Amino acid sequence: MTAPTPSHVLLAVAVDAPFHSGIGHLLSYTWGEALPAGTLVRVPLGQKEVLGIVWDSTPPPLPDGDKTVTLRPLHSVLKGIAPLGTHWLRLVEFAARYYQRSLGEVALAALPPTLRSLSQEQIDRRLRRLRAQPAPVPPTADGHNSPALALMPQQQQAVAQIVESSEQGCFVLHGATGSGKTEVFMQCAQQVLQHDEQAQVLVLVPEINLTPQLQATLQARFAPLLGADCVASLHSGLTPAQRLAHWLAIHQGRARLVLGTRMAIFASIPHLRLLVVDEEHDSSYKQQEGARYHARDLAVWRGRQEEASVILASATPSLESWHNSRPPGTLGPEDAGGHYRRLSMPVRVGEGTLAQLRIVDMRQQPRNPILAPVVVQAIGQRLQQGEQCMVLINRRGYAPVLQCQNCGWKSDCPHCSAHQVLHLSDRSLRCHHCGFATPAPRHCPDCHSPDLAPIGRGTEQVQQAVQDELARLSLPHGRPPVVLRMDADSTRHKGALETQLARIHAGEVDVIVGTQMIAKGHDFRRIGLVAVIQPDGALYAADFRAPERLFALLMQAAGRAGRDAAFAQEQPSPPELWLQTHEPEHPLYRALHRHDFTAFATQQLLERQQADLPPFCHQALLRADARTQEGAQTFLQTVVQQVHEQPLPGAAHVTLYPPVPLAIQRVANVERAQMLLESHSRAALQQFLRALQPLLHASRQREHGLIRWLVDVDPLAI
Ligand SMILES: Nc1ncnc2c1ncn2[C@@H]1O[C@H](COP(=O)(O)OP(=O)(O)OP(=O)(O)O)[C@@H](O)[C@H]1O
Ligand SMILES: [Zn+2]
Repeated sequence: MTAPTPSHVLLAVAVDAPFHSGIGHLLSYTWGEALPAGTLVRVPLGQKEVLGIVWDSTPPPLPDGDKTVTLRPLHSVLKGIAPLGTHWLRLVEFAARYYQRSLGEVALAALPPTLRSLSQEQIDRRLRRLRAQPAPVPPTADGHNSPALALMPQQQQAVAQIVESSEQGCFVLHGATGSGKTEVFMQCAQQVLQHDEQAQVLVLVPEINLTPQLQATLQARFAPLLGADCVASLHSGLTPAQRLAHWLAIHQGRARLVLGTRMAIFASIPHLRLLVVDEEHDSSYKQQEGARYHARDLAVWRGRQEEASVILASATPSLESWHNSRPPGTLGPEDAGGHYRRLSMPVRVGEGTLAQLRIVDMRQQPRNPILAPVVVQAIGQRLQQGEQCMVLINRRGYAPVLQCQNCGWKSDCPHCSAHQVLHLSDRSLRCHHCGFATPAPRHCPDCHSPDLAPIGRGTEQVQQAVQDELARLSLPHGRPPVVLRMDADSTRHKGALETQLARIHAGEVDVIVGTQMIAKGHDFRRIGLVAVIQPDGALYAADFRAPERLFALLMQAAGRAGRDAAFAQEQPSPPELWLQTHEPEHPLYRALHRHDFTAFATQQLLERQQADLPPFCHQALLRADARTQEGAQTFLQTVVQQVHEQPLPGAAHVTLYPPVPLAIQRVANVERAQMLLESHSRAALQQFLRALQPLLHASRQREHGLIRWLVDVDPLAI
C-alpha cells in the first residue's frame, strides 16, 4: 500500500455498489485538498469512472490486511453543484442502515440518474439554462390566481395547532373525505413559506396520477406569492432532463415547494421546514424493490431530524399512525399515549353529507349479474338528474382468466403461478406479474374447441356492461351516456390521464369505470353515486392488513361522491355508496355504514394486540428467489440452522418462522420463498438483521440455484 503523500488528503467516497460486492459502503481515494462532505465527485472504479459522493472529510481507516490496495486519486470534482447537506447525508445513512442496504446504493439512487453520465460541460450547460429561466411573475399578471380560502372553524384549529404550536412534531390530520385537508396543509405551507423566505416544503402524494392535479392547485396558489418557478415535482413520469432540472432547482433552494411521489423523500432540500404526507395510509409509499423503504416513515424521521413539522393526512389513517397518535390511557392507565398528535376534522366543507351506504345482497340476485338491476336503475336516475356516477372494480382487463368449456384448459401464464388476463381491447392474454403477452386464442390450445369463455370480471367487461345497460337512456344533455374507463391500461400513454380527468371535470363523462385509481384523492365535483363490484375478496384474504386496506378503499371511494355540498343539496337524493356483496352482515360494512373509522380502527387494533401483530410487534421478511422452490427454501433453512448454531446479537428477542412459498409462488420462472422474523423490540430486530448480513453474504456462495435474497423491513404484505 502506498501511504498518501503529505499533500494528499484521504477521502471516504460512496459509490453505487451493492452490499455483497464488499464495496457497498465507502471507498478511499486521495485528493490534493480536503473536500467538504457531500461533494459530488467522479472516481475511478475498476476500469470505469463513476459518480460518487464524498461522505467523510476526515480520513477513514485504511482497509487493513490487504497490502495490495493502492489508493487512487479522485478523477474530478463536479463543479457548480453545492455539496449535499449534512441532514441529507444522515437521512441516507439512516435509510441504508434501517432497510439493510448499502450506503452507496441508497445514496446514488437518490440522485437524478442523468448526473451519472453527464460531462462537466453538459452540467454547466444545464445550470446555465436553469439560471436563464423566466423571472418570477408578478402577482397580478397571473391569470390562475387562487388566493387562500376563508377557513372553516375545524380547519382553522388544525392550522393553528400545526403552525403555532411551540414544538415541532408529527400531526395526524384525520379529516373526513372532502373536509378540506388540502386547504389545511396549503395554508400551513403558506405560513411557513412566508415566515421564512428560504423555507421549503415537501408534499408527498401516493401516486403519480395525483401529481398533475395538486401541482396545478399549488401553482395557482403559490406562484402569485413566490414566483412562477416555486413548485418543482419529482416522480417517475418526468423525463431525465426534467428530473435533473427539478432536482437542481430544489437543491439550490429555488423551488420552495417540492411535490412528489415516494422517491421525493430523498430529495436534497436544504431548507426543509414542513413535510406533508397526503393519503398517508396508502401502501404506494412503500418501495417494493431495491431498498424497500417506507416514505412516510422516513418523512417522520426526517422531520424529527430537521426539526420540521410533519403532517400525515388521511380520512383513514394507517393503523400504525392511528396507534402512534392515540391519546394517553388508550391501552390502559399506564399508557402515556402516542408521540404523534391527532387532529380531527369530521365535517365536510359546506356541511355536505357523506355518502349513504346501500347494500345489495348478491346472494339474492339470480344469475349473478355484473350490475344488479337496482344499481342500474339508481345510476340511470342519477344521470337523468345531471349527476355523474362511478363504478369501482379492482381488476383491470376484461376477465381474469380464459377457460375452455370443453376440456377445462385455463389461460395460465407459462412463467408464473398465475393466470394470464384476457384483454379485449387488443384481444390479448397478458400476465400482470411478468408481462408475458400472447394473442387471445380463438380455439383451445389443448383440444381445439372453439368454446372458450372468459371467467370473472375486470374493468373492460364492466365498462361494456354499463354501456349496454344505459344505452337506451335519454339524458338531459341530449347525447348518449358516455362511459369512461380509467385504469393502468387506459392511462398508460403520456397525457392520457390528464385528458381523461379534464373530460370528467368538464362534464363530458357520465360514468367512470375504474380500479382503485379512481377512488383516490380526486376532487370530482358532480358525482352522486359510487358503486363497488366484488369488494368481498379482501374479507377472506390471509393478509392481516387486507381489512384495513378494504376499509380505506371503500371510504375513499365513498368520499368521491357529494363533494360539492351546494350541488349535492340541490339533488333529490343524498350521495350514495352501493356495495354489491355476498356478506351483507359483515362488521366491516357495518362500520362503513356509520362512517365510523374510529370504531373500525379500535376494533382492528384490539385484534392486532391480541394476535400480537404490528404495530404491537415489529416484522421483517427474509426472501429468497431461486430456480426451484426447494432451492429457495433450503437457503432459508440453512440460515435458520446457522442462527441456531451461532446465536446472533438480538436473536434472543427475535422469532423466526418457518420458510414458506409466497402467495404467488413463481413469477417469471423464479421460485420465491420467504421467512418471517418478528420481535417486540425494533432495536433487537435491527441488531439481528445487521448481524445476519455477513452470514447471508457467505451463504450466497454456497447455495446452488439461488438467484437472490432480500430483506424487507416493516413489510406491508406477508
Ligand atoms: N374553507 C373552505 N371554504 C370553501 N371551500 C373549501 C374550503 N376548504 C376546502 N374547500 C374545498 O372543498 C373541496 C374538498 O377539499 P379537499 O379536496 O381538500 O378535501 P380532502 O379533505 O383532501 O378530501 P379527500 O380526503 O377526499 O381527498 C375542495 O374543492 C376545496 O377547494
Ligand atoms: Zn407471468
